[in-house]
Amino acid sequence: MNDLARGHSTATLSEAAGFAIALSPELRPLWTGARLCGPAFTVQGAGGDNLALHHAVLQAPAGAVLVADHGGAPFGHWGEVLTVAALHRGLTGLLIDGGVRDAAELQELGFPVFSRNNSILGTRKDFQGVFDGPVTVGGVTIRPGDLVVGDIDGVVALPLSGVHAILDRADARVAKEKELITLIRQGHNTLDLYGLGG
Ligand SMILES: O=C([O-])CC(=O)C(=O)O
Ligand SMILES: [Mg+2]
Repeated sequence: MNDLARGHSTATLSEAAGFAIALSPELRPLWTGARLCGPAFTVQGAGGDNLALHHAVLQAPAGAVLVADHGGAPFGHWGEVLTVAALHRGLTGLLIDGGVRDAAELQELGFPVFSRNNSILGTRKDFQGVFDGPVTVGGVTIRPGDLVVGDIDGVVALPLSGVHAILDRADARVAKEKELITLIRQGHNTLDLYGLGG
């Protein structure tokens, strides 16, 4: 699998970063098993209006994850139609501070979407949107090209300049935890292993 985050979990990446890269835990996968991983194409939209997303699908490069700020608004800014359009353009997922709909269809299509809420309500189509600038999603500022990763635990955004160092530390962390788990299975306890004993 060509996973730009080397398959690491969001929890491992968050620990490996050593600084705050975790979005609010209120940003959740729309369907169980979704994994988001790709460079951000940023979208400043408006709450309750999804014209920006219709444009973004056409402007974003193949491979990109759309990262959209819609002010957290509980509307169905995205659904099956936009998902089919996004798949046709080779986009790899959506992260949106706002609502989406058609969860069952998106799961069937295998398109990963992480959102603040799941809402049936339809949207206006008036605001064209602003692209390729910093956006705030789940309380974190995300810039174009940042590596966005989402899984069952939540979402992290790795600043582009720090990606390699974070992934190398994540590799080391996973190797260390594998060793610890082997020792625990042999009967060692976590207080001793972590040096937490009195
Ligand atoms: O109203 C929209 O454009 C969003 C939507 O329902 C879809 O993508 O299926
Ligand atoms: Mg629809």
